[in-house]
Amino acid sequence: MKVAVLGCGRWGSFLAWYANKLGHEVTLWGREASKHYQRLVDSRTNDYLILPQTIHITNKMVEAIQFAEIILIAISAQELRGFAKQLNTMGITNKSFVLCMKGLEMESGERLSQVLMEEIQSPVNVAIWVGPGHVQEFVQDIPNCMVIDSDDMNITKWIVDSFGSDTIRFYYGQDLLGNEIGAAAKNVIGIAAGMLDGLGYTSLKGALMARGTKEMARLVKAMGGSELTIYGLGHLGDYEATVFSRHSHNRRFGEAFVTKEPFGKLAEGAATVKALLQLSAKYNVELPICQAVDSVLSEGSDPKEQLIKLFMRPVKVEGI
Ligand SMILES: NC(=O)C1=CN([C@@H]2O[C@H](COP(=O)(O)OP(=O)(O)OC[C@H]3O[C@@H](n4cnc5c(N)ncnc54)[C@H](OP(=O)(O)O)[C@@H]3O)[C@@H](O)[C@H]2O)C=CC1
Ligand SMILES: O=C(CO)COP(=O)(O)O
Repeated sequence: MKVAVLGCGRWGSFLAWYANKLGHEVTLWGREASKHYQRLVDSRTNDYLILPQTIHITNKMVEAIQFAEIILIAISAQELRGFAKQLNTMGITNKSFVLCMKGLEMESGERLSQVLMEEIQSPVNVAIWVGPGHVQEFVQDIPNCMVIDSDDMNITKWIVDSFGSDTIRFYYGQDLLGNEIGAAAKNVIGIAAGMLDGLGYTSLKGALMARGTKEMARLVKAMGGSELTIYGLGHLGDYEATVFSRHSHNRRFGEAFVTKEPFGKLAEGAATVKALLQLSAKYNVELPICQAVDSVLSEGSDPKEQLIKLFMRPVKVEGI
């Protein structure tokens, strides 16, 4: 299979490495001015892996797109709309795009598949690739389970057949909405987890898992998805890799935020929390953990006070 990967940061470089390992022909695209791109061109390495010479690296997006049958996208979620507009001029009719990103658009609250479909003017296939997995572990052959979802089971199955291996066991997603919301929202829960770590309250992460999933399940149900999706790989299944992992950028961002240390990596949850609060208002679903995270990040609220506020909420039956 001919595969293009657009975006050459941590995840994009891994996707290219992995697709190449499976025997696909791979072109990896990065922006010419990108430090990630330049480093890969100069040395074929980054902080995580070594790219074999058989992977073609280019800064010409049209070349990558015209070459490929399947196009994996791994850029920052908030950049997708502008990025998608550029694709229209590149001969994308009937190509298959797989969004390998975890976020919601901050301004609109929209899912990334919605954003892409709004901007693209040709018929294309769109799927998502979500679930737990860190580059640092995959490159050591430590396996994990992930999900492919789309509105078309034939496409879902084709992508799974193309990328499944003994390193990544894929499941067929059946709830695109639930998996997109869940995958994006786990990053917000990851930030909350990092805040707990930073405050010395790591033992509260069990409660965060139980109440975080409940909060997101309510939202997904109100939006028309299946609340059970939240308990699948895309959300709960990604907690170990986010809420507990030393590799998680979202968790580390949350921890650094409360300990007032610098952290320069992409933490998608910081923007996604705004989108979730829009959805909370639109669908009239309370999201108290998201509210608390946003209040700390955007309003300068004291994280301990926000936690106390969560504890002072009216007592409820656990299932609700
Ligand atoms: N298990 C999983 O499914 C994982 C998923 N992810 C997801 O992958 C996505 C990317 O994360 P990650 O790789 O860690 O982030 P990085 O910051 O490492 O990489 C992001 C890449 O996106 C590129 N980019 C940003 N904006 C644009 C734009 N407007 N046009 C073109 N390229 C752009 C950056 O370019 P430049 O090099 O110029 O800065 C960079 O190469 C996130 O949504 C994240 O949640 C991440 C890890 C694991
Ligand atoms: O999605 C991921 C693991 O599945 C990566 O999480 P972070 O972006 O928090 O590092």
